[in-house]
Amino acid sequence: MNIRLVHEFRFEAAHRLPRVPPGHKCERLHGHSFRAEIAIRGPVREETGWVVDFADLEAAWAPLHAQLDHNYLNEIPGLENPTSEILSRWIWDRLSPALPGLCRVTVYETCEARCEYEGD
Ligand SMILES: Nc1nc2c(c(=O)[nH]1)N=C([C@H](O)[C@H](O)COP(=O)(O)OP(=O)(O)OP(=O)(O)O)CN2
Ligand SMILES: [Zn+2]
Repeated sequence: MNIRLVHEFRFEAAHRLPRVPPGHKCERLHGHSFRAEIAIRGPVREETGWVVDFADLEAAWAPLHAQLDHNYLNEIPGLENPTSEILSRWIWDRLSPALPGLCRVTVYETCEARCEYEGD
């Protein structure tokens, strides 16, 4: 039986988007309560009854939280232009070595808008 396991993480951060057209509101410094959903796909293990311990996802996320939370994203290497698209790939690149079966990273900047990255 294959299952998709999803864990949500939250962080508060400031950013600005330096490449938007002149006059765009997102050129100005502002902040979001970001949400990141991490999805893992894999078989449910006979011995444990789970795909992976949620605690393993939390452990993999912890160093990213330390980098992102209450920080200015534009100052983080790789996030000089911190759109949701670039942030989702940035998260993927850092989680995928530790999380076999990682199949989707979803970043919500707001309640209405999200970006889904599946690693291509
Ligand atoms: N494709 C993308 N478009 C936008 C991104 C992005 O990362 N990728 N980011 C932004 C801004 O960061 C902005 O803060 C979010 O904008 P918006 O969705 O307009 O959010 P608001 O809460 O300000 O929406 P209102 O409906 O205007 O209240 C913009 N676009
Ligand atoms: Zn924004």
